[in-house]
Amino acid sequence: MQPADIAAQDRLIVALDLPGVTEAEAMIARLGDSVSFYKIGYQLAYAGGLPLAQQLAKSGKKVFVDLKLHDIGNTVARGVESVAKLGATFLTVHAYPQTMKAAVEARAGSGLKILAVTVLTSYDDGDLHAAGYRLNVSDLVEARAQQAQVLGVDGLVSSPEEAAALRKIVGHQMHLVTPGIRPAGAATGDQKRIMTPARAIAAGADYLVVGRPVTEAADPKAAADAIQAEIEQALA
Ligand SMILES: O=C(O)c1cc(=O)[nH]c(=O)n1[C@@H]1O[C@H](COP(=O)(O)O)[C@@H](O)[C@H]1O
Repeated sequence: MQPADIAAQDRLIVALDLPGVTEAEAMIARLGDSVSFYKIGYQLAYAGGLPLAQQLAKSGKKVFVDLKLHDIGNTVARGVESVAKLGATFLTVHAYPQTMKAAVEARAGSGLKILAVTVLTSYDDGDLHAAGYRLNVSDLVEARAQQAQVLGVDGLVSSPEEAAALRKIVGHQMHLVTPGIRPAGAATGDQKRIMTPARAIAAGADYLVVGRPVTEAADPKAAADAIQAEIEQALA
């Protein structure tokens, strides 16, 4: 799918990083028609969130299952097959060649798309060096993007800071999904590589993943609407 084909409203993915299904359902009800794409990650998935993912997909919402898989190939493949049955649109794996290869093979024939997480948005060069890497963030993101493209991965997760460079490498063949989104004035929290929604879209991001700036806002629907308006303006 080319970026131009993505409905503007689907470009905002709200991360349901909430303690349980009750809280998630309340948030989904509050957000109503403002949000069409939800992400279910560690916190909610381990608290009964996977049946909710299936239910949301059946109800017509799009779902991103963010499990950031990374294990031996066989285990990754079997996990991907299970997630494919939920009706989700996206599933994350870490961008290691064995892991990406197993995930891509296992999703064949399903509607599930595999996203490779390049370098987490909470990492800077110092964090990478502390973890034993010699490359800096931008070089490792680009190297992993090239490997992901060769392996047939459907999309990349990176900071919007890398989006323009990644677009040059992968063209429009891969989805660029960017967390690390902070509307002007929003608290940074533990994110280190951040951009506003408008700048992320201008840099070439297809999808923006936003958690706390929406879910912890006094009025989550107003916060989501403001981000949607910023996205639409940036696309115009
Ligand atoms: O895979 C992700 O979605 C992800 C990758 C990454 O590099 N950084 C990152 O923040 N995320 C997720 O994106 C969401 C960002 O949440 P906020 O920082 O609250 O907006 C969280 O659910 C993270 O798990």
